[in-house]
Amino acid sequence: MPTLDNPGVQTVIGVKEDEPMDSNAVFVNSLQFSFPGSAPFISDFSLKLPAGSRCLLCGANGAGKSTVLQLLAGKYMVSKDSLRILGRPPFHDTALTCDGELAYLGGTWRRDVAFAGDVPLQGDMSAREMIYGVKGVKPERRDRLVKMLDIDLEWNLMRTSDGQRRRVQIAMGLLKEYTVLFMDEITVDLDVLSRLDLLRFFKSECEERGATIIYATHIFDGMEKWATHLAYMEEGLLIRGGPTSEFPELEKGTRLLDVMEAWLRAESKQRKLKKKVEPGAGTKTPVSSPFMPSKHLAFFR
Ligand SMILES: Nc1ncnc2c1ncn2[C@@H]1O[C@H](COP(=O)(O)OP(=O)(O)OP(=O)(O)O)[C@@H](O)[C@H]1O
Repeated sequence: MPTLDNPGVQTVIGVKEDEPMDSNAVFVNSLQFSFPGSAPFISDFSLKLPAGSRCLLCGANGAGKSTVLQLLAGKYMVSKDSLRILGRPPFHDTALTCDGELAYLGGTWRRDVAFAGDVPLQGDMSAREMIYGVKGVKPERRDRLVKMLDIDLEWNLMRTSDGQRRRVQIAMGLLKEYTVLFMDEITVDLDVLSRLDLLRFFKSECEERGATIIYATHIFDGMEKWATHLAYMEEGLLIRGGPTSEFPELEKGTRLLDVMEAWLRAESKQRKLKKKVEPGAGTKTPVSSPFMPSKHLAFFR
């Protein structure tokens, strides 16, 4: 059980040998990944999330959150056995993303061309053209998103602020009723009301439709009650994870920001210690710690 006093201890929940891979919305089993020409980065990464979960993916800059989200979203080829989304391998089963069952909202965002999921957002277009250009969308869902994100359909995307363009990007990514959604920090540009409304919307998607969401973020304000699960990464490894109810400090009412600060400070201290003992230690080597077993499993119930 992870605690503030003993921050390296992880939740280890075994998976039964005969457990079917498709019984969870997200099932990752000992996932390995290296960038071409680089040392192994994601290592022994295991996680399972039941339908309806809202999991916060956390960790320091460079911990591997975006890489993991991209792997889960089928952007890189990995073994079919190590990764199943809705029981299907996301890289090999292209229908999963094409049909919109699996949605990915990444951080890519430029003024000339940006991306909403996999749909390029051209600069010189109105928000109306972009949003109404997506086919197969329920009109009431589209209207709800436009209203919630306070989008002016006449906005020209060349002449909007970063936050306004971001809102259009988010709306585009959410137009189709996904079953599983992976989001890389998408709320940084949003004002407080837009961010809170969006988080409330995501919560209702999970509670009313059984959608499953993994959200990588550094913004923890107000997230204590939002998340059902936490996953904390260090240098490509998932070292803490589980339902939020299994983290006693959150149950006691400690703010998530304070919990994160404690974990990040402990990690930073370990890294500095390791550098002192082994001056040549690279950043991609997992930090060794008496609290951190070599096999990093965090199977979520
Ligand atoms: N295409 C790539 N080729 C080689 N290394 C990469 C590539 N993309 C990312 N990396 C490396 O992988 C590591 C993890 O990056 P990643 O973007 O997944 O981290 P992150 O946890 O999302 O960080 P942040 O919080 O800063 O967004 C970093 O050390 C990064 O330099």
